[in-house]
Amino acid sequence: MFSSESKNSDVPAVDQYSELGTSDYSERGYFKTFSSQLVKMLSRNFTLLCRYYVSTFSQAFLSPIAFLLIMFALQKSYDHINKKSVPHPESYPLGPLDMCQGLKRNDPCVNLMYYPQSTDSDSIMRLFANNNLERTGVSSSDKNAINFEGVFDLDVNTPPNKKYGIVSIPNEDFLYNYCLNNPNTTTFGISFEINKPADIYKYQLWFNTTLQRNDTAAYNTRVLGLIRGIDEAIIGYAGNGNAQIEVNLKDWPTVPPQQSSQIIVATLGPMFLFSSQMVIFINFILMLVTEKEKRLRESLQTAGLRPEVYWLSWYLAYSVVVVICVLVTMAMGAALDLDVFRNANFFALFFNLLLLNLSMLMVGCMLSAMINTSQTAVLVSVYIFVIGLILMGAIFSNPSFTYIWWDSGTTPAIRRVLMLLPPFNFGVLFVTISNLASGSVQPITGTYIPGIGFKWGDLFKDIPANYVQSTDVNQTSIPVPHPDFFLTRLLLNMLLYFILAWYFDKVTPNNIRVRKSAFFPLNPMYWFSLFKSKKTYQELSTNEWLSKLKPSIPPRQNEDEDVTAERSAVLDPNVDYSLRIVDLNKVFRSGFFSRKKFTAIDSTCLGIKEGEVLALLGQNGAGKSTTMNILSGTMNQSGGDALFYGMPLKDQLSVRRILGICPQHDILFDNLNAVEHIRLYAGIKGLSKEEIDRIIEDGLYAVRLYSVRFKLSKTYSGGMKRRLSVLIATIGNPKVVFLDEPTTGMDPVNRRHVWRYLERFKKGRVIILTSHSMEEADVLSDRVAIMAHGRLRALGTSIKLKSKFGIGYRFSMIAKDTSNYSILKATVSNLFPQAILEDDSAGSLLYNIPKEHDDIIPKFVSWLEANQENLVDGLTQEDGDTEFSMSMPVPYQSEKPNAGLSSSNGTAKLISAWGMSQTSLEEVFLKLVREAQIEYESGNW
Ligand SMILES: Nc1ncnc2c1ncn2[C@@H]1O[C@H](COP(=O)(O)OP(=O)(O)OP(=O)(O)O)[C@@H](O)[C@H]1O
Repeated sequence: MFSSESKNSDVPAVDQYSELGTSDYSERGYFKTFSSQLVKMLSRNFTLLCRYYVSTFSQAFLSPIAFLLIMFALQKSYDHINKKSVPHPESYPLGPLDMCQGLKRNDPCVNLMYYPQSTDSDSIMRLFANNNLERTGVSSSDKNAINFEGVFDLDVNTPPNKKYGIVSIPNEDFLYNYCLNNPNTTTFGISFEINKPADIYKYQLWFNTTLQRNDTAAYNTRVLGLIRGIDEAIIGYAGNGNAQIEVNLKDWPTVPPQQSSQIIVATLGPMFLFSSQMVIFINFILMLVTEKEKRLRESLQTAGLRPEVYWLSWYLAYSVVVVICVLVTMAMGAALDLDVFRNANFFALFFNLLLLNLSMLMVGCMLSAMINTSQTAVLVSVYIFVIGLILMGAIFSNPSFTYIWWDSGTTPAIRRVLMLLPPFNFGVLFVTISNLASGSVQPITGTYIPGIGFKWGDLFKDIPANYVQSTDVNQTSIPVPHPDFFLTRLLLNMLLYFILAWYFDKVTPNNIRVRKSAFFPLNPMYWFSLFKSKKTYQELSTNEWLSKLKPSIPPRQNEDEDVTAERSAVLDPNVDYSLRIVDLNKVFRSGFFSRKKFTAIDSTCLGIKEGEVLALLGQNGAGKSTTMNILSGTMNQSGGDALFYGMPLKDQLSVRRILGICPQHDILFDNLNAVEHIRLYAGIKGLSKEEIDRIIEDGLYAVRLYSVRFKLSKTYSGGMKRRLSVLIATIGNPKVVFLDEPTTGMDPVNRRHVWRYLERFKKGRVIILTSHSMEEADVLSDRVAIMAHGRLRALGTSIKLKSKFGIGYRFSMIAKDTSNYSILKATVSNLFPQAILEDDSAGSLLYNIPKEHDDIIPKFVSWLEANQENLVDGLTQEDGDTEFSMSMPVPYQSEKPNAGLSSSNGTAKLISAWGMSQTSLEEVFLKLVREAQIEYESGNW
C-alpha cells in the first residue's frame, strides 16, 4: 500500500490495480442493487447538502423563521391599531341609516332604538315608519325591519332573539349599555329632545361604524335617507312650517373584541407559509437541473445508476430538509404564540405543510424532467412561486373566496382544475384550520367569530356552517368537503406529478438517455419488456443479433480496402469481436422546424477484440464524440446498432454494467473529494468495501492523486480532474471502456503515468479512445481508425497506416554556408527527382522524399555524415538545433560514402546539421484529412 506519491514515484504493479473492483453486480438481485445504490446516493446527497450548508440552512431554518417573523410583526402592528379603544367618539353634524344586519346574515338584530318613550317621539317614529313603508315599497321582510314595534321587550343584557324594527327604549343609558353588552346587534339609535310649544325638535342619531357591511358609516346615503325620513316625520308631526330641526350624529361606543382575531395570520398566513416553504422547491429544481446540465446525472447513470434511485435519493434527501423546515415553522409559530399554531392540532397543521412541500417537490421533479438548463429552471421556478403567491393572495387572504368555489355560481370544472394545484388544496385546508383555531371575520357583517379550536377529529367532520364563509346570496350550493379531503388531494397531487415526472423524464430530449416516443405508454411492448427477463438480451448470439438487424451496407466508391474489409468482418459472426458496431448512422436536423439534415455519422462499421485499444482519430466535428455518445447510450442513433459482449445497444441497463466512460469534459462533483467520488461510483457499481478501499489506495496512487485525495474536486487543476475522470472510468472492472480525449490538459509526466496505467489496464477489455494527440494514439492503441466527415477514412495499425499512407521520409539539413545551397539542392534533386522541397528558409532545407527512393536512402545518409561538420552520432552536434535534432531520429547507420555522392568540393564540409525520419502518424492523419476535405468539397464524397 502507498501512503503518498512521494514515497514511490513508480506506478504499482499491474495486479495491484488492473482490476479496480471485480464484483459483478449484474449477478445481484434488483432490490440489492437498488438498496445499495440508494444508500450510496443518499450518502452523496447528504454530503452535498452539508457542503452547501448555507443554502441548506437557509431553506430549512432561515426561510420559515424569516417569513413567520414578518407575519408576526404585521400581526402585532395590526393588533396595535385594532385594539385601540374609542370610549368617547366625536359627534358630527349630520350622518347615516340602514336595515339591520346581525353578526351574520339573517341573524337577530335591532334596526332602530329611540327614546324617550313619549307621545311626541312615538308619533314621529310611527309617521316615519309609515312614510318609509309607502315610499320604498320594501319587501315584507324589510317591512318588519322598519315596522314600528313600540316598546323594546328585552333587558339590557339580552341579545336580540329576532329582527326588531323600530323600538322605543327607556333612556340613553339603556342604548349605551345595550350596545356595549351586545356589540354589533343594533344599527341605529335616536334620542329626541322635543320642545313642541317652541317648535324645537332636536335629535341625536347613533350609528354603528363597525358594522361596515350595513353601510352605516357617517355620510352614507342610508344615513342621509334616515335623516331625511326623520326630518319629514318631524315636519309632518309639527304640522306647520316653523319647526326647527337640529340633528347630531354619533358613533356607537366601540370596544376591543374580547378574543382578538389574528387577522393578519388568518388572511396572509397562507401566503407567508407558502413562501417560507417554497425556497426548498426552487432549490430542489435548481439542484436537479444543474446536475442534468453539467451532465452529472448522465455520468451517474452511465456508471449504472438506476434512474429511479437517482430520483428517489434526491427526493428523500430533500424530504428530510422539508421535515426540518416544517418542524421549525411549527416551533416558530408556537414560540410566537400565533393562535392558529396554538389552538390547532399539531399533526393537522404538520401534515398540511408537509404534504404541500412533498407535492411541490413532485412538481419540481416533473419540471426538472422537462427543463435542461439551470437558467430556465430559475425562470420557471420563480414563475411558479409568483403564481402560487398570487393564488394565495387572491384567494386565501379573503376568507369568503376560500369557499366560493363551492358556491352555486362556480363552474365545477374550475374547482377541479384548482384542486390539481397543491397550493390551492393547502390554502383551503389552512384557512379552515385557521378559522376554527383562531376565529374569523364574517365577510357580510365584518364581525369577528371566535375560534373553537381544531382537533385531529375535526379533519373528518363537516366544517361548522358559520365558519364556511361565502359571499354567495344563496349560501354554498354544495357542501364543502371535510378538511381531510384536502389532505387526500395533496396526496393525489403527489401521485399525479410523480406520473408526469416519470413520463416527461422519458420523452423529453436530454443528454441522459435515449428519449422515448411521446406515445410510449400506449405501446404494450413497453410494459411487456418491463417484466421480461433481461436474460434474453444477454444471451443473444452474434448470429441472432445480425439476423435481427439485417444490415444492408451498400458498397461505397473510393472506400479504403481496409475499411471495406472491416465491414465484411463485423458481419461475419466467426470473427471474434467483443464490440461490434454495424452500420451506425446519426443524422441531425439543422433546427427544430428545419427539414435540412446533417449526417454526423455515416454507416460506420467497426469491430474491436478483447484486449484491443482502438484509437479513433479525426478533426474537430468528424463524429468521434457522437459515436461515443451513441455507444454510451446518451444519444440515440438514426440507424444501425452495436453489440457489446452479446448485449445490444438498446439494452442499456445491461450494457452500462460493463461500461466505463471517461467523457470529453470532466463530469465531477465540485463539492466531493476524490475519495468520495470513488466511493460513490464504486458503490453504484456494487463493489465491496474492501474493493473500494483498494481503489482508493492503489487507483488514486496510480493516477497520482493519492496525496490530494481529501481535497474537493473543485480545487483540482485541469489535469488532476482528468486523471480522476480516467480513474472513475476504470472502476468496477468494466469490459468496455470509452475514453474521450483522456489526457487533454495533462503535463507530459502525468500523461505518461496515465498511459502506463491504461497500458496495463487494457488486458481483457475493449477500449475505444479518441485523441488529438497522435503520440498518444501511437503509444496506446493497437489499431487506429481515422474519421472524416462522419465516415471511416482509414483503419489499421499505426505502422500499417504509416507505410500505406506515409509519404516516405522527411529530410532536413542546415547548410554550413548559404553559398552551399545550390550544391545541396542539386545533389538532392539528382538523387531524388520526386523529392518536394517544403521549406527553404533561415539556412535550412526541408524535403519530403517519396517511398520510391527507399533503396538510395542508406547511401544518402552516409554522404550526409561525410559532409557534416562536428558529427556526433550522425544526429546531434555541439551547437546544433537541439529541438530540430531530437525530433528527427535517424533510422540509418552510417556507411562509407560512395563516389557518386562525393561532395563537389572534395573534403570540405557542406552541412552543419541534418535529420531524417519516417512519416509520422500525424502526417498520415493530415494527408488523409486533407484528401477527405477535397473529396467532400468537390462532391465526390
Ligand atoms: N446535438 C447536435 N445537434 C446537431 N449537430 C450536432 C449535435 N451534436 C454534434 N453535432 C454535429 O455533429 C458533428 C460531429 O460532432 P462530434 O462532437 O461528434 O465531433 P468530434 O469528432 O467529437 O469533434 P471534437 O474533436 O471537436 O470533439 C459536428 O458537425 C457537430 O456540429
